[in-house]
Order: sequence, then C-alpha cells, then structure tokens
Amino acid sequence: MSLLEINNLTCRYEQNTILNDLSLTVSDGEIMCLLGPSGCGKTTLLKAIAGLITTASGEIKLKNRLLLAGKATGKNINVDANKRDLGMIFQDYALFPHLTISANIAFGIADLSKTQQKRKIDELLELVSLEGLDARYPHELSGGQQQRVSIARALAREPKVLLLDEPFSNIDAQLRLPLIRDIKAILKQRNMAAIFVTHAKEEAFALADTMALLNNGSIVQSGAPQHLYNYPATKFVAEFLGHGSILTAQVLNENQLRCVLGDVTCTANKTLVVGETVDLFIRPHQFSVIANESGNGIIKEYQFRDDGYRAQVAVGEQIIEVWLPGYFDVQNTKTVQVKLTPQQLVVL
Ligand SMILES: Nc1ncnc2c1ncn2[C@@H]1O[C@H](COP(=O)(O)OP(=O)(O)OP(=O)(O)O)[C@@H](O)[C@H]1O
Repeated sequence: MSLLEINNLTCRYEQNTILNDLSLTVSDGEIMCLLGPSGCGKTTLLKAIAGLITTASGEIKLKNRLLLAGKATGKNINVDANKRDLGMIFQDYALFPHLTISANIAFGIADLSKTQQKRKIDELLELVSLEGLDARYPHELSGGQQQRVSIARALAREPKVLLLDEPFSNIDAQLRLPLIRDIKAILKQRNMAAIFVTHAKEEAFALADTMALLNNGSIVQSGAPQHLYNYPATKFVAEFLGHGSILTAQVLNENQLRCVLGDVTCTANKTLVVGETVDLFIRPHQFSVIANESGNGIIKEYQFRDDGYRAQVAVGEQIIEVWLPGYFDVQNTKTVQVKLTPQQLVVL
C-alpha cells in the first residue's frame, strides 16, 4: 500500500526549476534510494518532503493525510516540518555536541515521562548496538557510532518515514557496508519506510528495495535495482548504474544480432525489429575474453581493481572495456579473443 505519495511536485530556487512536476510513491516498509548526479535535486526533494523549503506546486500525502497541497488545488495546505511525522537524518549527523548521547536521543521525546524516556533510550541504544554509551558525548564516539545515534534519535519519535541525506558519506569506506547492513536490518525489523539520498550506486544496491534515478529535477526511472540494471529505460540510466561499451549491431531476427564480435544469440530488454540497427550497451563482465595470439582483440590498456582488471581492448576500430580475472596474465598478453556469449542484452 502506498504510504508516501508525491504528486506533480515543482520546486524553484529563484528562476531555476529544481524539481519539475515530479511524482513518486513509497510503500509501507519500503527502502527507496534516490540516486542521481550532483546537483540534480535529491536533497531538494528530501527537504520538500520534510517541509523544510517552500515549494511552487504539487501535493504530498502521508498515509492519505495531506502534508502539502499547492494553491492550484484550492486547498493550500502546508503542514509544519515538526508535525509531518517524518524523521530526517543528515550527512553530518547533526547531533548536539553539548548533550550526552542519551540527552540527544531524548531531545524529540521530551513530552514522555522520565521513566518512559529512559525505557525508550535503552531500547534504541540496544537496537543500534550502542548499549552502555549513553553518558558519552558525540565527540567521544566514532563517525559510524554517531550516525547510529542520529538514527536512534530519529527513531525515538516513531516517524512514519525516515529521510536520510547521504548518511554514509562521512563514514570510512570499510565501515560503510557493515553499517548499511545494520541500518537495513533495523529498518526491516521495524517495517519502517525510508528514503535515502546517495550518489553512490554501490550503497544503493546494498540497501534499496527500490531505486529512483533523478536527473535534472525529474525521475528518469524507478523500480527494483536489478530491474533498472537489466532494463534501463535510457542510456543515462544504463551508464549511471555501471560502466559499459556501446556496440552497434544489426538485428538478424528476434533473438539474433550481428556486431563486430560476430553473431550473438540473445534476449533483449526491448522488442527487436528485423533489419534495424541498434546500439547495445554491454558491461565489462558480459564479454568472455581468452588469450589467443590470432584473436580479434588487442589489449590497449589495463588497470587493476579489487575484483580483477578492467582492460580497454581494440576490436577492429572499436574500443571496448572488458573485465579480466585477477589471475589473468595481462602483462604478457597482447592479443585476445573476445566473445559475447548468449545472454540478456541491453538495447539502448
Ligand atoms: N538554497 C538554495 N538557493 C539556490 N539554489 C540552490 C539552493 N539549494 C540548492 N540549490 C541548487 O539546486 C540544485 C539542486 O541542489 P540539490 O542540493 O538538491 O542537489 P543534489 O542532487 O542533492 O546534489 P548533491 O549530490 O551534490 O548533494 C543545485 O543546482 C543547487 O545549486
């Protein structure tokens, strides 16, 4: 069931349209990652949902309660940020430095009795694995621990949706994935919906039930991460979610294509029309590459990554990027045979 519903939202800063007639829904318990290049409007969208900025038009509903309805709807509703039932977590944790961890968490629940507050703080500290640290101050905790406190503080008010703006960008790369796993488990345990803003697709893949890809103030595509990866609606989506090479191919029949690598049997993300010329978007792992002195490809360059090599290979006039396993003898190999095995291909 849809929990948060955003309809035709437009936001402007001065003359610049930042969000353009944007619509989006988030269901109960859904973790959505909002992804997109720098400056595309991700933070602006979170702030608009949270009620922290003025919007030009549009409607926002939370569990069928209108939080925002522009003048054009004849309703002119704009619920205050602190009455929206939303929790917001920022990149810099935004903890109060002069308050202990326990006082930071208690901040939003001052209306509860002292006993109720204590019970809630203990429960939340256990949830975020910070038991026993309640008397410390934020500067006495690591970045990851501070981010857990900010999550505990946001959860204390039992918001219907959590909004997180690049919450992992100040966390060491090594600690990021374990922290993401923990936070995902906490959200799932509470069946809490969340919208995460990030521009790191690895974070989004690790965390998201759904992803929404934003560009120039509009959602370009949304859906399950694997759906966007396998069925990108546009070249922008395909490239944003992973490097790839573009190969031109002729459609021989509905599941056969001819390209510089020969004839390929495939299924495609789009219906293929016989005789048509199409662009294929092929990711490095999709090529099969073996050393072969009379092969069709010449290795031009290579770089070692943590999962093997990325190599630029010339096939005829085309340069393609392929993946090679870490044990590949790339220093002593010049010529390779590159093939496209039968598989699901992305046609742009
Ligand atoms: N207060 C403001 N006044 C004027 N323009 C602003 C303001 N805040 C943001 N902008 C502009 O709005 C656009 C979208 O900004 P926003 O912060 O939403 O992008 P973002 O996708 O979150 O970017 P990043 O990934 O770099 O954080 C940018 O062009 C930015 O310069």
